[in-house]
Amino acid sequence: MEGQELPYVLIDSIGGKHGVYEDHLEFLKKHFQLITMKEYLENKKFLSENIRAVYMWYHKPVINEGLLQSLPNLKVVASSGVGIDHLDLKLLSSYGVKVSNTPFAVSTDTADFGMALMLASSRRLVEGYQMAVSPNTEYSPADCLGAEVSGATLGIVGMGTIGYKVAERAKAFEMKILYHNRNQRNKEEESAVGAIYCKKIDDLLQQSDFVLLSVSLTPQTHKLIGKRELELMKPTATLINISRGLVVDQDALVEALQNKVIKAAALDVTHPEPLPRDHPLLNMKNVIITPHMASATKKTRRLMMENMTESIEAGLRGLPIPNEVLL
Ligand SMILES: O=CC(=O)O
Repeated sequence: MEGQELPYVLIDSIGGKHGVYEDHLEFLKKHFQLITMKEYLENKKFLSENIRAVYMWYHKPVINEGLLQSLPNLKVVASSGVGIDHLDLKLLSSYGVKVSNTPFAVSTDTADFGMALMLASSRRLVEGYQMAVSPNTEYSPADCLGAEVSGATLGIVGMGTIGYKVAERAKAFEMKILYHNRNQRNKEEESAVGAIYCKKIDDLLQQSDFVLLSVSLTPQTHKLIGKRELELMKPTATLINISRGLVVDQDALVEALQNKVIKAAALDVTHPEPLPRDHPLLNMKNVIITPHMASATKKTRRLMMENMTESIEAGLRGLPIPNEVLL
């Protein structure tokens, strides 16, 4: 956009735990006039007419009808990451606002992290670490016997871009790979990784040693894994969730873990995030929890930022928007 006034783009804030990263600012400021929510609220009269895009970094700023009404020239919302369950697409579309996300930027890291959770859980990495650093040195690997990942059966629920990358990695671990997709079977991808399609999720649940969730959260996948599904899993199986906490009925999961209906869980996502400090999932030896960090690498975050910039610029020029999320 050289030679022109840079477009006004709303962001939540800069720095801190939830703001736009400080080391992304130099790049962003070459493309946009960034306006924080605080600046917007202080100078609403002038800025509301001028803001043309929202750069939504990790779900912030929150976009509701009030905000949409106050931004009459808003054209694009670029959302970081792949999940768009925090956005009301119908509402945005009724205001003529287009939406983009960054699915390709996050897929490799998220798949790597799915493998990391599977390995850490099955090989009891956290327990082993705690043992190794504990004041009591009377420990032995015999107290940390795990289960093998290599050669085990992995069931991938939701073989989209991330699920497929998990399958590629699992192939290198010589795993037997099953997958279930609600709508779409992809025969080409399936044969490239040697995955077996399960039309019924029940078949996958019954056969897998590891069930990995990589579906988007939609009304159809809300609490997709509940009591019934957990009971179908093997008592030796582990549930790995790298999608959204609400894909699992969390109370049913707690019960299943307490009653040894399944062996373990490794969760990068929960509901809510973070969990209240007295939540039972935080005190179970057979549960690993991480703070929704599957795509958290410097390189990916930078790529996300660049992808979001491209989407906003294309949208403001009236060009096809890379990674546009269609209704
Ligand atoms: O959860 C992370 C994402 O949606 O990319």
